Amino acid sequence: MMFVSVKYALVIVMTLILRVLYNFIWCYYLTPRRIKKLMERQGITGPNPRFLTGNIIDISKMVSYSVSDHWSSIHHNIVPRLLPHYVAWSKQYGTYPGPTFLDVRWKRFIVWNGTEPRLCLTETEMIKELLTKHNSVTGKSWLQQQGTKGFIGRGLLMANGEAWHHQRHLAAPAFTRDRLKGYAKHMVECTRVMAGKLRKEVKESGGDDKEVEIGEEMRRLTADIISRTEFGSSYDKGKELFSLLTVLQRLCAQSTRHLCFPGSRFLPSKYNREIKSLKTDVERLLMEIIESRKDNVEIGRSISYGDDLLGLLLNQMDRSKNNLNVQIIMDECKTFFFTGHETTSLLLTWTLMLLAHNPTWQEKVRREVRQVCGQDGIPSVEQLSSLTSLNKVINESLRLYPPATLLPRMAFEDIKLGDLIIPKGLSIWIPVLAIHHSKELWGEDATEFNPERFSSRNFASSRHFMPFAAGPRNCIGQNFAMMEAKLILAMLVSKFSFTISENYRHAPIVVLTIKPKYGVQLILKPLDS
Ligand code: HEM
Repeated sequence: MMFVSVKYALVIVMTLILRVLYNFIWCYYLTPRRIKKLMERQGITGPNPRFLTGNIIDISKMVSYSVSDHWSSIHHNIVPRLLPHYVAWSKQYGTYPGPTFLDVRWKRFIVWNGTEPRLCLTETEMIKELLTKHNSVTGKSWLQQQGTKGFIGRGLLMANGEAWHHQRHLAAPAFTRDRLKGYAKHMVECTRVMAGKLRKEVKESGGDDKEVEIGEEMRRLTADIISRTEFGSSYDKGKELFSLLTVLQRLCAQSTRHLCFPGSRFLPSKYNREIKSLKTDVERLLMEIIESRKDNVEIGRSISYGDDLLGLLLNQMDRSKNNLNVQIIMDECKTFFFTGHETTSLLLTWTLMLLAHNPTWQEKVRREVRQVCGQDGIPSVEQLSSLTSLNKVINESLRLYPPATLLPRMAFEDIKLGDLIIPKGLSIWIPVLAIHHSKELWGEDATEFNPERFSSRNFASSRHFMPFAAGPRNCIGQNFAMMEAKLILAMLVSKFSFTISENYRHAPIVVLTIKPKYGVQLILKPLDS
């Protein structure tokens, strides 16, 4: 009897081991191999992947070499510096001649992020089709979700399918025109405080101008704004949360290196332990905020959960008669911090650098702001659409330095895209930065600062310009970000003049987003002192 049950136990254990082994081989060998063969048959190849790490090591070596130093002058030809692998491999593998002599397939090649194959695609007509027509059968890959799991979890940015649809529907009311108007007062107030502080610092320095690292100032300002708009009534706790989230975000940016080996997320490594401990602290703080709002409603002290972003999400959840899924709300709060804070701060930092480097445009924008908004330079929401030069400058900044350099989409079904069959399981990577700098699309001056190119309305909305992605899954906070950027820049440009400090070293790098490696040092001079 005893012998029989041991035998059964052994059979069960063996079956389980075989099953795990089969899944492992299926996921990490058979599926990628099948995709590779299918793409090769369509004429698309790429650099040879290494076992388990794919091309990650090659990419990281090329990038570390190209960004190892700063440039001696300011220019914007940043693709060879930030995407050297794209430049090399699109030349080497991307110009496969199509079925006819004239039909040349440009810049398509496959790279391997560990065991995940990724098709690099730059043809904007096909990209548009992918992001609009195929939105429901594409989404974020498992590897991407794992990389950000400890940080933003199942929030909107990483959700797929029905869950994404539901969450997008819940979050949309937080970004209506009326809501945005409500956030504008926080944006103006925070900028006024920051401008006052900068003015005081210049005065205390004893001179009539002062060097400021504007990147740090913009980071603080946008963190302040998102804290107020997201957690308005719990602002102090919001601030504490942000410092923890910043560290968590930095750690998650290194996930490709730490999680490319199968099963590495289960290991008790220092990396995994740090993420777990920070995540626990962040969620404890968020939980305290949420619980206190729920208590206030339950005991009748408030009639709603509040009119900041968190309050709106809680109200929406309540109204949709869904069980209040607190984990989703927490993931959404973290998502809004991640997506809404750093991107905007970088947009502001690069735009101020560009304005400081191009005094003619700086003066043009200043004149326009004073003409439209008066001497104090504080625009009303209604006046923002009249700031056309400022709008062109912001667009040109988003074109040259798009905070999100890559757009990833994985196919969950086989898709017919243009002349290609995209097999289920293949990720498509859209190199936004390379598209924004393409001379074929933008002309010979593609790498130069020329806001006038956005004079024609069609150009601004052209399919070659995608800083906020496109289609139903575009950036939900696009209008929030543009309003914030215009308000802040209009206020700063009318209160200070900016020049580039001799200490500034032009060295863009990519750590999830495009950042200035050594910050942006500007000389600030208050204008009416
Ligand atoms: C200059 C500023 C910004 C830029 C350049 C930007 C860019 C983008 C891009 C490219 C995406 C698509 C990402 C992808 O699908 O992989 C995206 C998505 C998203 N953005 Fe933004 N964003 C900015 C500001 C904001 C702000 C201020 C918020 C919120 C307050 C926000 C919230 C989101 C969210 C929640 C998503 C996910 C949408 C979805 O998947 O349905 N973003 N953003």
